[in-house]
Amino acid sequence: MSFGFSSYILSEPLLRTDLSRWMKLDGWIKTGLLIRFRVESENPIHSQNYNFMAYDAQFLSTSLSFHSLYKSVPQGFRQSKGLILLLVNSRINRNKHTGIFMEMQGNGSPTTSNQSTINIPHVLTVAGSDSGAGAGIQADLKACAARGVYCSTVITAVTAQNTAGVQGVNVVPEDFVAEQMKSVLSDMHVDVVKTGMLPSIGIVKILHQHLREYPVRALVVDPVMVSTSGDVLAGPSVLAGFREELLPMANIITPNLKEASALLDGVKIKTVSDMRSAAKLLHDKGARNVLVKGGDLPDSLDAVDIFFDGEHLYELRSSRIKTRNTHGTGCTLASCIAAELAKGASMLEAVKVAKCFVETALDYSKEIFIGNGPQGPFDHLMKLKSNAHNSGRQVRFNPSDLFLYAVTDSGMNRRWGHSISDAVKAAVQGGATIVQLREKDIETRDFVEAAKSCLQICRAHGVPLLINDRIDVALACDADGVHIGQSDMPAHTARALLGPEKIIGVSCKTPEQAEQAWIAGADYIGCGGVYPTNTKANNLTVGLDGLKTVCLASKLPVVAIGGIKVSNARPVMEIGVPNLKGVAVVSAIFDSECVLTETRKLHAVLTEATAAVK
Ligand SMILES: Cc1ncc(COP(=O)(O)OP(=O)(O)O)c(N)n1
Ligand SMILES: Cc1ncsc1CCOP(=O)(O)O
Repeated sequence: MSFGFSSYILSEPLLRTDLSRWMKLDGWIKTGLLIRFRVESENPIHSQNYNFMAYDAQFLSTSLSFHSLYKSVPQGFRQSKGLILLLVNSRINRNKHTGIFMEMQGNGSPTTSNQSTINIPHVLTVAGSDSGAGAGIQADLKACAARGVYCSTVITAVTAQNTAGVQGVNVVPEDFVAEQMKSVLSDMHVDVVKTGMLPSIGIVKILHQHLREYPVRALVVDPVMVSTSGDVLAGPSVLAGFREELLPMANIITPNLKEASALLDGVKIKTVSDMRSAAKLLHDKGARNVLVKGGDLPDSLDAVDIFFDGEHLYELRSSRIKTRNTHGTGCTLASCIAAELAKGASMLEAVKVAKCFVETALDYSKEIFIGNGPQGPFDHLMKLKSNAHNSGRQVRFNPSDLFLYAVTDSGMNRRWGHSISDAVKAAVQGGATIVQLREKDIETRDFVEAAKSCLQICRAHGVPLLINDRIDVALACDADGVHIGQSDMPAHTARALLGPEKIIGVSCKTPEQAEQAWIAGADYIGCGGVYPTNTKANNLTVGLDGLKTVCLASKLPVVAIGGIKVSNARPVMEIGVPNLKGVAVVSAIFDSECVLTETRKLHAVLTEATAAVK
């Protein structure tokens, strides 16, 4: 889908404009029109995706006026800056859309071009560099990348820093900070500016001037003064700069308890009730929204933050993650708020998403160990563990793992009174070389839990664990990969979501499907049913010949599936095509009281058959 965004001034003449003046409808656009309408105000809280309208073909064949759309926008916003996105369905293919790029000309009439452009949400961070990359500019870049937002940088200071603390600070000369700011702001469309370490009053003033010259939608101020290791990063003169120059411009300020206290002339903040008062006092000093972070609050089981928007006080609680890896949480939270605002979220939404993101990343990163000091960094992109060489899973897919592929079935496990993890354990002990959780009637939460415990079992045996169909579950439990069918998520999308390291298997019954799976980046294909099966309803049987045809055409290793058991596995292995690497079975091992014994028996047959073929 391609589409175009453009800013323009919302005005009645524009909205009255006949659509056919904007774009060439050319006969082929007949099935409908979707209009997504975004109203923006200086205060992002009032910005919202205002309307999503669908018009059908009759409208388009005559003239379409936007009068009704205009009427539905509240009076106060009719002169606001707006964005419009047009999605026009193709008559030929309902799923295909085209976009129109529009801009207002001086005379008030919009022009269009066929060129599709997408405005990328953009945060500029003005902060210090952390050589250990846990906090500062580096954390901001990672947080924005994780939230899908572009991030440009103005570096105010270079710190020599690691997990033990700050060893040195080199402040960037003020005129060079100004030069960086000008370079970015004069060239790029920045939605939101986020500030971190501002080491001198001069830099605060430079920022202030540039924001007046190049206004942005929102300013997020993280008033960094003392690092988490206790090192001072901004002196008392900067404090005055924060109070006088930045607070009145800030759409949100995110102090921790120490910073809130410093901004309020040393007032004591020791309880949630003190935090509430501090939030109100900081609001009185000019910040439009205040988030007082209670991470350092003594004796609290939860992480409690107080958010005040000038009207309502919100107590935002999340679970306190016990971890050494908290370096950079403040920078990350503020950047994540900035990123969400840049995407168009309201302030409260942005704060909630940011808190949730930090909590999830901290939880994910509990076991990572980088540096030897007391406070380590965490993994914003939540990818490091899956790439770690010591994670227990082999670095890349090994086709010989397909030798005895155990595919679970909840119905069979229920019938025999086996839990998923007990069944998987028995299969792995019996010689299964790869496991797939194929759980069709399980609640997502239970699926994730079961997958996590199966993963421990499989990792302990060096056996990969794949998830059938559910990319989300595979991601949630960091499984080794997925197996998907022809009507599931396309393999190339699964690859984009899972990254290059995960294993992806695709079910294929024809050479064409095998070719497509290879193009899409799959690692192996599952081909069947080789024999008739009761496990999968309405499954076409391709037979040994069909299997051979697909194997010969496939550039990927193949595993055979469907009705395979001890009594008929041998002819499958004997079709004599080198890329047939093994068999995948459900009932042969799981529809039995003793999964371990059945798996052992099948393993022995496969081993014999392979030896005979060689
Ligand atoms: C190894 C292997 N091969 C094929 C399949 C079938 O997958 P799919 O086509 O997605 O059908 P369902 O399993 O979802 O019914 C498989 N699961 N494993
Ligand atoms: C999931 C699947 N896909 C093709 S056949 C099949 C079922 C295999 O089960 P069984 O090994 O019990 O025949």
